[in-house]
Amino acid sequence: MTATKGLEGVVATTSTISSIIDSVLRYKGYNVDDLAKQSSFEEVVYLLWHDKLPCQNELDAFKKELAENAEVPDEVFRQLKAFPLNNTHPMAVLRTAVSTLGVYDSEADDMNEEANKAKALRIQAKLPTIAAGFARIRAGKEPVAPRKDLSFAANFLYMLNDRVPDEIEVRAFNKALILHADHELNASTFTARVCVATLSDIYSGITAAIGALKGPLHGGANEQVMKMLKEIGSIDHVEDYLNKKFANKEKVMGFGHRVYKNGDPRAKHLKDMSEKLTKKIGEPELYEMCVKIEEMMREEKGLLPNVDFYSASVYHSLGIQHDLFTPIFAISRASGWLAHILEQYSDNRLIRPRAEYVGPKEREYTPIENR
Ligand SMILES: CC(=O)SCCNC(=O)CCNC(=O)[C@H](O)C(C)(C)COP(=O)(O)OP(=O)(O)OC[C@H]1O[C@@H](n2cnc3c(N)ncnc32)[C@H](O)[C@@H]1OP(=O)(O)O
Ligand SMILES: O=C([O-])CC(=O)C(=O)O
Repeated sequence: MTATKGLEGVVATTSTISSIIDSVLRYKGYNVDDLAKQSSFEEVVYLLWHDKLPCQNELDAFKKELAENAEVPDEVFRQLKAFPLNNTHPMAVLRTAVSTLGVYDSEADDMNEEANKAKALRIQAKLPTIAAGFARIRAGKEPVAPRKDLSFAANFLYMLNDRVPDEIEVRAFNKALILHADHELNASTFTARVCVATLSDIYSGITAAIGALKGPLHGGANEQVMKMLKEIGSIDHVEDYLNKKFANKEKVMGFGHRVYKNGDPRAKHLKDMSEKLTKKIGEPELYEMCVKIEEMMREEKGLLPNVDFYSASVYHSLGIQHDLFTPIFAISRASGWLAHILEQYSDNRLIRPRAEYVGPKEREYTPIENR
């Protein structure tokens, strides 16, 4: 038995949800480029969960169901209000709140397929309400109740800012949600599948996945990108900053990918949005800095931006606080996690690989008085 560090190249399951072949990302066979340009996030979630794009009636009914399930039990917000508000990361809050949702769901342990599908919808619907609600609570404000007449993307921005967003903001946010929705067997999705393959409940699976997404090598990178851009401060400082990083052999967040070696197909959409939105808010230099970083990373390291690099300046331009970037990723990726969890349940086998033992060989036990 020989271990492969980080399981690189190991094929751990079959799946019908998304594919990455020759650097083309497809959800259920549809190119993500087409979905990003033409569809809504709700359509994409429907696709991931139902194997087909919805017709208008199906989409209307699905949107209605999501909107009707967006409110969260009072107990959840009561718990959030009791957290240390100034130094709790919103990803920790989201992770804990999903676990709490499970406590208040009387069907949490019902493993019937229909019950699990209904829970998937409830979780997807409630995540934005929790993330936006926490952002308001820590600012000393009351959460804004979700509206039934707004799209999923618009509703999140509305609950966050207590203002109905404009069309440009909604379109950009909707596209970002689509681009992050699923990505084959990434670390957090794998985590979710490992968890539920023990036949644990769906809330445990999503709680575990949020924990895995939080790390800076995965979803947490988008917040770190913004931190880096703030630290650099101006385009004139990019060169010095990166040269120091290279000299210290430090990683630059938002670059590199385990699967894409010739570029992440989602990055071009986010780059385009970043250019437009940074101009809209009067901060074009932020985009110019990103382009300069991209050029240097390509020349010096041969590394290209991943989905987290340009999404940072996109979310910043939408007025979103920087530590909410990864929770937003979680809200979108939950659609993929839930699709994978349902797929895992449908043909389950415990996931239990082996470890290559490299510790000490056989040793004689020494009684404590002789050590
Ligand atoms: C949604 C997502 O999860 S996308 C990824 C988000 N994460 C980031 O942006 C964090 C920065 N990037 C990284 O850490 C990595 O590229 C990962 C985690 C995404 C992929 O990791 P792996 O496939 O394990 O590659 P690994 O970390 O082994 O890197 C291979 C080599 O490239 C270098 N490298 C990889 N990414 C970077 C980077 N962002 N900056 C500088 N060097 C890098 C490594 O230092 C390593 O060099 P070495 O062989 O000289 O030691
Ligand atoms: O697939 C991965 O390794 C990381 C990920 O989640 C993504 O790129 O969306």
